[in-house]
Amino acid sequence: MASNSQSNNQMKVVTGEFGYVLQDVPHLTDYIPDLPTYPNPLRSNPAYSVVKQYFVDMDDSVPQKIVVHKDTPRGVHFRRAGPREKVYFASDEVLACIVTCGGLCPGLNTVIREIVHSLDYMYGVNKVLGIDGGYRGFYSKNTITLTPKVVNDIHKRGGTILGTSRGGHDTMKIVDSIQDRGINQVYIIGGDGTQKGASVIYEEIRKRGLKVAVAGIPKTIDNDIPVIDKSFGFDTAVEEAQRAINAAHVEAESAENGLGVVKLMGRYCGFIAMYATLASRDVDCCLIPESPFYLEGKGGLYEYVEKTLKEIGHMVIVIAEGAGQELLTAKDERDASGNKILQDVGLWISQKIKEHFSKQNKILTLKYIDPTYMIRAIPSNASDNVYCTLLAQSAVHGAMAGFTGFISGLVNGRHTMIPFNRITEQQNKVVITDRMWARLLSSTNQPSFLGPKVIEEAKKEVEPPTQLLDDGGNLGNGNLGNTNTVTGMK
Ligand SMILES: Nc1ncnc2c1ncn2[C@@H]1O[C@H](COP(=O)(O)OP(=O)(O)OP(=O)(O)O)[C@@H](O)[C@H]1O
Ligand SMILES: O=P(O)(O)OC[C@H]1O[C@](O)(CO)[C@@H](O)[C@@H]1O
Ligand SMILES: [Mg+2]
Repeated sequence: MASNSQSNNQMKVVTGEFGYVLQDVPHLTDYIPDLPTYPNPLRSNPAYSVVKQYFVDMDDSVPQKIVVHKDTPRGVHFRRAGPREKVYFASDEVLACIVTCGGLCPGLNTVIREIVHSLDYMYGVNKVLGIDGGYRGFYSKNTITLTPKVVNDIHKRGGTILGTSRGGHDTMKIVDSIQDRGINQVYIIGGDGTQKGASVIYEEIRKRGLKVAVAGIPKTIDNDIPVIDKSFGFDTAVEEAQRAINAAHVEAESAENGLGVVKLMGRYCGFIAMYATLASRDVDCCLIPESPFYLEGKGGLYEYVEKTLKEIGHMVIVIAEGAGQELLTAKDERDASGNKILQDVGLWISQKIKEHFSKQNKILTLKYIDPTYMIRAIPSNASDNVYCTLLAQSAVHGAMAGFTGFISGLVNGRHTMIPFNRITEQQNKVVITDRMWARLLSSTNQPSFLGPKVIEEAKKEVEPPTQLLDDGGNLGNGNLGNTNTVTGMK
C-alpha cells in the first residue's frame, strides 16, 4: 500500500498501485494512541483453533467492482471483516449495548441474538445492555440486560425485542448516556436514518476522545442502503410478498375481468416490488417510484389494463408505496424522523381504475391487497438468518479489533467494514436505465411509460452502487469524498 491520506470529510483513504483505493474505516488508535492490545481469545477457542488461517490478514480488502476490463484501475476496496490476531479490549473490560431504530425488518432479533452470542461465546464478554425503544431509550428509559439465555429463542420472532422508534436522536444526550454508563461498544441496528445518527454519535465520541467502538448493522427491507449487496430482511420480504401476489392472482383469475392490486413497501425505491415481480411471474405490471407512469392516453396504464384484460381476462399490478406519488395531491406530512408520510397509492390507483371502467360501463372485479406491515413483521427466513448471523459476527470482530465508525456489510459476497459516510451520502435506487429493470419490463411485457426525454434524463443521473443492480460498480477516480460512480459495461 503506497500512501495514506485523510480526505476532507474524514474518510480514511489508502492508495496503492494500479489505481488501488482502500476506503478504510476509523480505528480507536487514530485518536487514542498507545492503546494496549491483547491476544484474540479465539486462539484458544476449540471451535476456531482448528481453522486454518482463521485470522484475517491486516491487508485483506474486497473490491467494490468485480466486473473489470484488462486496463481498468483496481478501484475502490473495503477492509475485509473478520477476527484479527490482536484485540483492543480485554473481555472483562467490555460493556456493550445494542439499539434498534427505524421501521421493523425481518431479522432484527437474529442480529441482536448473534451479537450477544458472539460477544459471549467468542470473546468472553458477558456484559451486554439492550437500549429500550430506539435512540431516545439511551436517555429516557432503563436498559435491558441481555444474556445468551435471554436472547436464545428470539430469532424465531418478528419485530425487535428491544423496541424501536423514529425521531428522538439527541446526540449529546445519547453520548452522555454512553459515557455515564461506561459503555465502550455500541451496536446500532437500523436503516439509512439510523446510520446517519450512528455517524454523528461516532463523531461526538471521537471528539470526546472516548475509547468506545461504534458499529452499525444496516437494516432496511426497502434495500435503500448503497454499496452493500443487499440488506438483511430483503429476501424474506420478497418471499413473503409472493403470498400476497399469489392471492391477488387467484382472486383475479377467478373473476370476470379480474384485477388484483398489491401494494408493497418501498418509500423511495422499488426493489421489493421489482424482485417480487421477477420472482412471481404472475405480475403483469410493476410500478415503482423510480419509473414515473401515467394513466390516460397512448402507452398509459388504462390502455395497458384494458388490453391485458381483453387478451388474458385477468391481471395483477404490483405497486411500490412510493410510486406515482407525484400524481396524488401532495400533503407535506413528515414522521418523527423527518421522512415524508406517503399517501396510499394502492388505494388511489384502485379507485382510479375502477372509475375508468365504470365510466365506460365495463365490468371490472378489482381486489386491493395491502400486505405491507405483514411482510415486515415476520421472522427472517433461513437465508436471512444466516446473513444476519454473519453480519453480527463481523460487527463484533470489528469492534473487538478496535475498529469504529463502520457498518458491517456484504460486498460481492464478502463481509466487509464500510465507513459510515459511504452509505449515508446517498440512497440506493433502482436504475431504470439498467439491465435489471429492462429484464423486468421484458418479463411483464408492460409499457415502460417513458418518453425519450425521460430516458435521457435518467441516463444522466448518477448510478448508485448496489449489487442488486446489474452493474453497480464504483471506481474511485480521485474524488473520494463523494460517490463517483463510473458507469461501466451494460
Ligand atoms: N440525519 C440524521 N441525523 C441523526 N439522526 C438521524 C438522522 N436521520 C434519522 N435519524 C435518527 O435515526 C432513527 C431512525 O431513522 P428513520 O426513522 O429515518 O429510520 P431508518 O433508520 O432510515 O429506517 P427505515 O427507514 O428503514 O425504517 C431515528 O431515531 C432518527 O431520529
Ligand atoms: O409506518 P412506519 O413504521 O413509519 O414505516 C413505514 C416505512 O417503513 C419502511 O418499511 C422502511 O422501513 C418503508 O418502506 C415504509 O414507508
Ligand atoms: Mg430510512
